[in-house]
Amino acid sequence: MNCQGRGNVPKRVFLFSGKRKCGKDFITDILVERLGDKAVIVKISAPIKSHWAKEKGLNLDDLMSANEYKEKFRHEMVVWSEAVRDKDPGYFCRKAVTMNNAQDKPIWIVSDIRRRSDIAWFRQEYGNAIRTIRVTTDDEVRSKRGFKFTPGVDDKPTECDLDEVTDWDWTITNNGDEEQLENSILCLVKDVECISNC
Ligand SMILES: Nc1ncnc2c1ncn2[C@@H]1O[C@H](COP(=O)(O)OP(=O)(O)OP(=O)(O)O)[C@@H](O)[C@H]1O
Repeated sequence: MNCQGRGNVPKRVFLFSGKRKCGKDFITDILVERLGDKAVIVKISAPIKSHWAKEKGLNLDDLMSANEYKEKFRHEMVVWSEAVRDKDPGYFCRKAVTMNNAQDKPIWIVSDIRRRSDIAWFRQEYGNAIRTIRVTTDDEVRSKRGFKFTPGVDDKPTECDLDEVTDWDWTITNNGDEEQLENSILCLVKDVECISNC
């Protein structure tokens, strides 16, 4: 199978978004495993956290993982990254693509889209390859997964900018129903099979 685009342009770019603890990492980890070698996860937070880890002498793996450690620094990181984004909306998107060596793979899974400007940047760069996915999870379930409303984080644009967007290509409900999630993941796998076979 050859589904690499010309000049290392990706064939498909899945843009995942959703509120904190909705399960973006959980779902994108499953998807990348299903898709195998041809897919790569791109995290916009990676260049932000890498910069922050160096700056503060922190452990990058801990900062990237889904544990409480990252919550301690979230607010400060948000403030700094927003200032950078204001000057250059595509800055972290570009860095994230190169940092993850995404150019080598035809299918990209961006696991942490937070801003309309992130979506606009990917659309501008990769046009028809873009598909947007919103993960929705009930507040009660998110709380059980560790979500606690944090003023200054959860009421700011990094967490709310996409709340008003409705024209997602797919919406995935992730309240813990395994069969429902499996069906959603299958849709995305089939989409990739379809473009790969074209
Ligand atoms: N369908 C599911 N079944 C079981 N556990 C789940 C499911 N979805 C998510 N989780 C668990 O809930 C927690 C939060 O999920 P995850 O880290 O993927 O959320 P997130 O949206 O990436 O969060 P954040 O925005 O804070 O990075 C994790 O411990 C994850 O394993």
